[in-house]
Amino acid sequence: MCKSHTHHTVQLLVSYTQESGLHGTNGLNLQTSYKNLSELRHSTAFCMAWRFYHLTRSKWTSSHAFHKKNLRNFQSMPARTATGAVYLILGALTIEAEIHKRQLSFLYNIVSCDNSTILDLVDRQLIMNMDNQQSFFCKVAGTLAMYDLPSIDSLKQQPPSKLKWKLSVKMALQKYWTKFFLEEIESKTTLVHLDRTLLKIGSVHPVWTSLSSTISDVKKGAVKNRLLTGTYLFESNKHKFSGGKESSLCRLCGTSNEDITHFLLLCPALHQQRKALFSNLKALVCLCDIDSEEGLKTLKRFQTTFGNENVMFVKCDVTDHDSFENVFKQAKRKFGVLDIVVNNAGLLAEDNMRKTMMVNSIGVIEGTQLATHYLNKESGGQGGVVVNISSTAGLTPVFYMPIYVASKYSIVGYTRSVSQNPANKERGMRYTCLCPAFTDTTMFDKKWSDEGEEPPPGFSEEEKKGALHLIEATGVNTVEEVVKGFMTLLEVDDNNGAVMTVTKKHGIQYRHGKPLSHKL
Ligand SMILES: NC(=O)c1ccc[n+]([C@@H]2O[C@H](COP(=O)([O-])OP(=O)(O)OC[C@H]3O[C@@H](n4cnc5c(N)ncnc54)[C@H](O)[C@@H]3O)[C@@H](O)[C@H]2O)c1
Ligand SMILES: CCCCC[C@H](O)/C=C/C=C\C/C=C\C/C=C\CCCC(=O)O
Repeated sequence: MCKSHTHHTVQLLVSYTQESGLHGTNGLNLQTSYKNLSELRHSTAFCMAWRFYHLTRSKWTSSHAFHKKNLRNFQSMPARTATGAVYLILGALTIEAEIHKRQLSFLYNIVSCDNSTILDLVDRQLIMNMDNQQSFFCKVAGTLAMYDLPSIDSLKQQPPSKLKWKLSVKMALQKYWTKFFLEEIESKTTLVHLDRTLLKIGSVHPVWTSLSSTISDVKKGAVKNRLLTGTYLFESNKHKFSGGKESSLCRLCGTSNEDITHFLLLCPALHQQRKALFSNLKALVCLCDIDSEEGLKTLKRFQTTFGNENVMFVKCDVTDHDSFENVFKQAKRKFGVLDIVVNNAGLLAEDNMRKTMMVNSIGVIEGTQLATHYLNKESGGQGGVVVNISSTAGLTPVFYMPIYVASKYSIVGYTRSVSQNPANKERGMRYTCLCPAFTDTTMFDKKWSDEGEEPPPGFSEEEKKGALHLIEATGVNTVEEVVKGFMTLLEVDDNNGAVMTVTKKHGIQYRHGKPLSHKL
């Protein structure tokens, strides 16, 4: 076959496959589409011819680009998808590897034949032509070395069976290219959610094999694939990139902006799918409180729902270092590893300035320091997140509860400062602060729901009226609304330093601009 013929076949191949688009929409499943590409008579002829030629860099580049484009088209991946993901998700070989495979098969056929004239010619080539970069034998010697395969000489002396040779070549190529692309994708931040253990050249990723070839399944696969490869465009991003022309509303539920948190955790339209997926996940929880009666009641409730072994309670006073550290020790002993700490203990006692500051401020600082010690990668932990519970009263003055306000302001400043420690990245730590407005909990109803009751300690009748007025004006969060904010803080892993408010009128909002960002 001459070079011009080869170029012609390449053109044919391009027109054959270029419009193939998303598999399934053209009646073919993914495997058939891919098989058609790699086994097309033209493709084979193309590789067969090119295994002899010395390819210039520009020919290599264009053949790579051409092959990658087809693989991308089959998987409906956008052009910005990382090369490693295009190959590994389909388990496909590069065009270079396809050519090497044919080179090595051709080499085997000549060195294992019993025609003495051919074998003599091989010997002559090995003596005369090994320095000639353009010679087939020089090139194939390089290919053997590249894949850690036996040299031409040892192959000649002890040729394995054809089957064994084919298998060795296949394994060597798969190993080499899997390692090559895994190294490449390691540096891509868009691919952090891609499970490396499922990526292997020669095997198709479950995102494709778990689907049927119906058009709707294939389209679902395309969305999953884009989520996996960080190339899915959420409506909120479309909104941003279009300068506000496109809506940011989720098309599935139509009620909230669509971003990754909404899609994975919150969208009501995906609740059923999420339930099925999350039912196997379990959280191990250690509750602690100074009030052991209430603590044990909560423990019982949690054990009934989540299983006896998954929950524990330790009585503790957060103002006492040893008592507080004991919680960390006990939880570590029972669960092995700690990854989330919520500093939630708090009280409203305007008549007791020292107690308020000890619990609301010092207790939270102590809890953050203990968390840093017990979770930190540098001291034997696996890293994690600290959520400190402040209040909207930690962001705005309230004249009738200045001590509570002082204690809650201190938490915001403290958390933001700790979050800026440059060592956090190495330690795998992030620190966040949740600031709910009035919320329907025992703290709230004990003191404020019954207008006939005495004002809470430290409040005059006048001040209580003022507070009730503010409560009426701003509204009262449900616990579920605050939990939604709390879960967002936990799940969004680049929100180190975030200060989030949850209010009845405005829902979840970040304060103080974009948090200092780093991923765990
Ligand atoms: N309810 C609201 O309107 C509201 C609004 C914003 C912020 N917050 C904050 O949310 C957090 C939780 O409050 P809540 O509303 O659930 O009230 P809550 O009274 O139900 O919970 C506070 C818990 O802290 C415990 N506690 C108090 N002192 C302690 C100590 N020394 N050691 C250990 N535990 C101690 C209490 O026993 C209680 O169980 C508090 O920090 C509070 O300031 C509450
Ligand atoms: C009432 C008993 C418990 C109160 C604890 C809580 O932490 C206290 C909060 C006190 C005041 C909140 C201060 C101001 C409210 C400001 C904004 C909230 C609503 C904003 C909005 O509606 O936009």
